[in-house]
Amino acid sequence: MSTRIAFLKGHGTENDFVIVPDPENTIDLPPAAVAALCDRRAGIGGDGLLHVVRSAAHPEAKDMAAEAEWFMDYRNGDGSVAEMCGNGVRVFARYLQRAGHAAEGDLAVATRGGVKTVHIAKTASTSGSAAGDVTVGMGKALLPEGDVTVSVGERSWPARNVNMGNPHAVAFVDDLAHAGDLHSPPPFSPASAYPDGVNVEFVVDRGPRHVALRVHERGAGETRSCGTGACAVAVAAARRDGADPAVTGAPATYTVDVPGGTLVITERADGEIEMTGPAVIVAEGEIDADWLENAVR
Ligand SMILES: N[C@@H](CCC[C@H](N)C(=O)O)C(=O)O
Repeated sequence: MSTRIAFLKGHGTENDFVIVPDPENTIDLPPAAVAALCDRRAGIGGDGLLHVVRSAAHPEAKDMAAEAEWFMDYRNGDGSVAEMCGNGVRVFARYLQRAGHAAEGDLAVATRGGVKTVHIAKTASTSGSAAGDVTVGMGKALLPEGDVTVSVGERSWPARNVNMGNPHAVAFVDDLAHAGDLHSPPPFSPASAYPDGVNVEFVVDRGPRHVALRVHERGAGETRSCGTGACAVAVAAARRDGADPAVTGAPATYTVDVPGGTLVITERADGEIEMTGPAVIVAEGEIDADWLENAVR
């Protein structure tokens, strides 16, 4: 009888994740194992993987243990490591609530992008799977200087470089269909703008302070949502619209439609950004450890 590894599956606006609880950090998850688990045909399937580890048990998070008990060791679906995942951290909080490690209200979560404060809204459900809202304080955006151009086929657009802990290029377009097939990374220039690759958001207007996006996620392809991407888009839109909170002194709230739902983003005058949206656990089960070992060979 082979060993079993517990997992759950969850999503936030259809950005979906394999969740592997591993409080003491004993499960080896090399990139090939993550890619096998996130494979939609031969594995469980997901845009990324949330490895749930106690901060004190992870070398990258030890220093945050006093502030946040749990560390989101986030991996992209191709097995690469990313600094931050906005939807991931909301789903991570939902998992902690379901597992009894957290209650409704505020919770600190350690990430590679620093400690984030998450707020789990009160819902009627006690199972932890209800699609209630989870809000995360995403910190401040950085806006590196310099022109960036993103291309798809014959078309190209100027893009805003926004860093939400991870890198984004935000391009305002006339039609989301112009983004074409976003499975492969859209070419950008100059190459020096994103030495470690980039997440690319294509954005159209839907109304006042209301936009819609499609995204190519680094390490995952086109996804149905990207939380850091939605924040980057709200920040870029506020600068474009003359609504930069640092200039106006008033918060800017944008509704961001993604293919998998809607996120609401508020940037305050001090630059702090909050994102709210649903976070859902849909299933739990067991991974066959022999299968995983073979998949990695
Ligand atoms: N889906 C995420 C972003 C995940 C990381 C990204 N693909 C990267 O490599 O930076 C989100 O919700 O923010």
